[in-house]
Amino acid sequence: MFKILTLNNISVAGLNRLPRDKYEVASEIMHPDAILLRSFKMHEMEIPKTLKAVGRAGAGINNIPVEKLTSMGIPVFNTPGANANAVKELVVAALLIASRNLTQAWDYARNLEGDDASIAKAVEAGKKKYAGTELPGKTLGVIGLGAIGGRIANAVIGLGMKVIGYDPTVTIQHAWNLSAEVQRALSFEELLSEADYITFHVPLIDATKNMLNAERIKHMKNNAIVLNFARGGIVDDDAVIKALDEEKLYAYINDFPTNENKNHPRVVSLPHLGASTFEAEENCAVMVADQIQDYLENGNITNSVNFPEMKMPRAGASRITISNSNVPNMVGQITSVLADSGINIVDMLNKSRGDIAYNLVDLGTGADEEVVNKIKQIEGVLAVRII
Ligand SMILES: NC(=O)c1ccc[n+]([C@@H]2O[C@H](COP(=O)([O-])OP(=O)(O)OC[C@H]3O[C@@H](n4cnc5c(N)ncnc54)[C@H](O)[C@@H]3O)[C@@H](O)[C@H]2O)c1
Ligand SMILES: O=C(O)[C@H](O)COP(=O)(O)O
Repeated sequence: MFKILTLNNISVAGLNRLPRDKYEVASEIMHPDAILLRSFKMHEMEIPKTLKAVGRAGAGINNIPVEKLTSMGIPVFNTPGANANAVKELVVAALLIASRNLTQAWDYARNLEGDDASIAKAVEAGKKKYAGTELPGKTLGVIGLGAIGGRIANAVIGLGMKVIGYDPTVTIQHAWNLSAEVQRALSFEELLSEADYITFHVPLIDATKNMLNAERIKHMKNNAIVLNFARGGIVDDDAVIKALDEEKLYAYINDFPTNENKNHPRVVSLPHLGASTFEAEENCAVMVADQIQDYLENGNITNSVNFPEMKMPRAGASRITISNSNVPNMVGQITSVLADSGINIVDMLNKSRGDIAYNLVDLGTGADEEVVNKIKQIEGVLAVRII
């Protein structure tokens, strides 16, 4: 029986992928084999000794101690693209909210007093304050052209906008999916100087912390609009609020409220709603549950953020999986232990990613704990399983 600890609410559609005769799934469980989570902050958590895998139902992994888990031989999975449409739709909404002054206008309307005739009069007198601008012909700068940024770029071209994108590490697959109309910025500053709106779709990592700061705001057009649906911390909120107060920037729409930003008259802060649609929650949960199941039962790895992609059809009587440091002579030492134990290798796959290497080894016979313990004793071996 595999034990799965959930640290956030995970869509039932995903949890139902894990058959209950083989999986015990609960939000409080001792000795879990795997953890499923969304934005729960795992950094302060003690990692259970039994843990074999972590599955993030979503994209961002800044809440997970990936480096520590890697050093323990534990793969971390996420669900690339599974919530991208949900974020895209919210960003399109945010472009319109900002351009048409919708929150301010709504606030004006809901505070009107008097009978309906005087409200109608006040409506016509007041509406000029909320006149906005239209999207066609304006330029959206998209920072990060991955699953979300790429979809946004393509969608707003359909709305008549021009798009300039900045992503020095874009994958070939994501580049293929981009409309040919997306202009490539050679630097972040070039994008800032051309865009009427900018939107961030990068992970929160050292290189993206305070990526938009006071110095860079100077490169922006007057009255530009900033959208941040990636992570708090990517935009320096102090600098943006100062620029709003000085009427350098026009509006700031984000998914990460703070005491400083949430009540500002030119800011709309939403409660981290980007991925909160029924469809996205279900997509993420199904994807992550399938990946965790295939890893626990077969050792296969799909969509890991720290381990190599690995899939091998089952052959032989049993399979062992081994995570080890990516240093010379590991495969030689592992196969020697198997040979010394009289165990025949039927099939084997070894791949590495950065400092980690991972092996799937199908054996002609069953392997016992003694063999596993001998492999564990090899210097550099991080985790071994028989499945
Ligand atoms: N608001 C929400 O609810 C919500 C939902 C999903 C994702 N997110 C956030 O959005 C981020 C992006 O998600 P995604 O699914 O598009 O991920 P993704 O991995 O598909 O795309 C990220 C892109 O950012 C690029 N990038 C990385 N560093 C960069 C830099 N310094 N400058 C420019 N580009 C850079 C990468 O090359 C990649 O193409 C996630 O990491 C997460 O933090 C937020
Ligand atoms: O990175 C993500 O996928 C989003 O920020 C969604 O987070 P959530 O699953 O906590 O809504």
